[in-house]
Amino acid sequence: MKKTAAVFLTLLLAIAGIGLPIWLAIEESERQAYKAESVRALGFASDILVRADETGRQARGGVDRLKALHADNPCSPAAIDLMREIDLGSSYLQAIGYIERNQMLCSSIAGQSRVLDLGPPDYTTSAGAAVRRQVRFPFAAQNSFIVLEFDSFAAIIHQRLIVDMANSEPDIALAVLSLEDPAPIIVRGKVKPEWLRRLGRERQVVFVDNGSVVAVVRSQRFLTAGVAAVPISYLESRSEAVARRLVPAGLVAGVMLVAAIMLLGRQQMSLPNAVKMGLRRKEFFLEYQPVVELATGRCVGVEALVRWRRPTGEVVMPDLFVAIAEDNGMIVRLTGQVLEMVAHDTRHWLAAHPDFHVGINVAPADFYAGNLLLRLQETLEAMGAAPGNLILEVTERGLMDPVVARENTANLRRHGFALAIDDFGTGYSSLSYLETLELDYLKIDRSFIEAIGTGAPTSQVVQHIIRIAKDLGLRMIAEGVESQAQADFLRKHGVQFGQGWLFGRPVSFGEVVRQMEAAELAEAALVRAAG
Ligand SMILES: Nc1nc2c(ncn2[C@@H]2O[C@@H]3COP(=O)(O)O[C@H]4[C@@H](O)[C@H](n5cnc6c(=O)[nH]c(N)nc65)O[C@@H]4COP(=O)(O)O[C@H]3[C@H]2O)c(=O)[nH]1
Repeated sequence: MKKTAAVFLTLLLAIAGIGLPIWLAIEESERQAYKAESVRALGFASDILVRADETGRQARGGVDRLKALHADNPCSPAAIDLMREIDLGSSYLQAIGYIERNQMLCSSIAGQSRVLDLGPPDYTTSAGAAVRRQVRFPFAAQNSFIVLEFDSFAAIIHQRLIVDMANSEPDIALAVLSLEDPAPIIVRGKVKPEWLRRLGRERQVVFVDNGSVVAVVRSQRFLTAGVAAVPISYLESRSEAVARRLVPAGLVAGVMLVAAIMLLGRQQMSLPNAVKMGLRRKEFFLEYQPVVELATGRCVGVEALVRWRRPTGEVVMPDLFVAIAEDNGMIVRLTGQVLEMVAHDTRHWLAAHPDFHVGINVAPADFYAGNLLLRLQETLEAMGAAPGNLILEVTERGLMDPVVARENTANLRRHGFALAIDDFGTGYSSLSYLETLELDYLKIDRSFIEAIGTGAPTSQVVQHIIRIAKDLGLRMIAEGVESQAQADFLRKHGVQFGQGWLFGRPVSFGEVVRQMEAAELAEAALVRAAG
């Protein structure tokens, strides 16, 4: 990637990385604020409804008592006494009275002394209650009352009593609406009757309209609904308060996210540099994986596998850095260090075990570098070993140029080194091409071993590879043998050597030696016991 593109991308990431958490924080604060105001509005609407329902219940109960006892003489002193008793015993009724032809003939307040003209009802409910919404009485002219009339008896209710709540927030609108008549029965502030339509068949509903968070709750008892409308300015100030808490957290999260992305990016971008530093500081080390003879289970050699211990202590596997070393012209230097380490680790053992072999991965670049033979001879000299002790593992990629491949393989073999074709079957080499090369071993790739006995389409391939190796006169080393069944299959089909977790994981050379010595001791003990 070009530098300007990388800078642009980083900038874009930084903006997105910081902007996104802030935007999410603002969204979240708005959501939380809306939720809180919805709950508040629902609370107000439900409270009003509880009061309105209780008022209706008290009115109905009082009227029923009067009707039962004094229907024949509704304005008698005994009836008026009962009216006063009902009045005093109720929490929401201001007075009880008796009405005929829109005139209140007597009441708990005025007794029989005054006849009061009420005018016709505003509407009559389906349950038969005549409702007068705004009645003024001469004895309380400054107040407006609701008069609920059932069968000529009436309950008088103070307008403000039901909506007497949230007095410190007078801009919150409150109302009791009838589902049978558009005008509000009781109202404080601005309430739209059409809000009832939003209720549909629901028990309650919350929405935003006309700059308010509106809650409408249906009565379970009467054909009425409680309504509360909280101005949106409350929501905004609440959302600001939440945002003041969340946005700094979002900002911190964003900065951390961007820092993490940039750190990761820097690590990724500078990985070739880190490999270079690693080579300079000699941070690479080897592990060795045993190669066993399948017929006897004896360890006949090892494959050297390189690892990278970063200054942080993290151990990086070759799949992550070999390709980087190859792409950045450092692989020859890495192979050089591998050869030095092999010489150092195996020197004493090889001197005493001339048949033992060490497999070394040779990259295509090593193969084409021209001085591979010289470097290998120097290694052998340092080890005090024979060329046959080393098996050079070359991938199909390393053999792609037929002229160089033929020349190099022949030359190396002439000097006594053994050659293996690694990961066979994963590249494109043709059988006829391989026939022209001088090789000793064919390493069967782990992917084909894995497939043995699975019934997968690739499970048959291993047998073709074995046939090819036999036709070419090559000895075989199966890679990635993990189960005894795989080992048995391979041995039965004539594969001589195996390598994999069944026989041993990659470990230090010292550990391999310790394992081999332990196996030798166990074998000797068995022989002694048998003899
Ligand atoms: N799942 C499974 N895996 C098993 C089993 N037995 C062995 N393996 C793994 O299979 C890989 C075998 O090495 P490879 O095919 O040469 O594949 C090697 C080789 O191509 C490359 N490599 C390793 N060391 C060097 C080196 O010194 N130079 C170069 N150029 N390449 C190297 O890196 C590749 C990966 O090496 P590792 O990660 O060490 O992975 C190793 C080994 O740990 C098993 O039973 N099951």
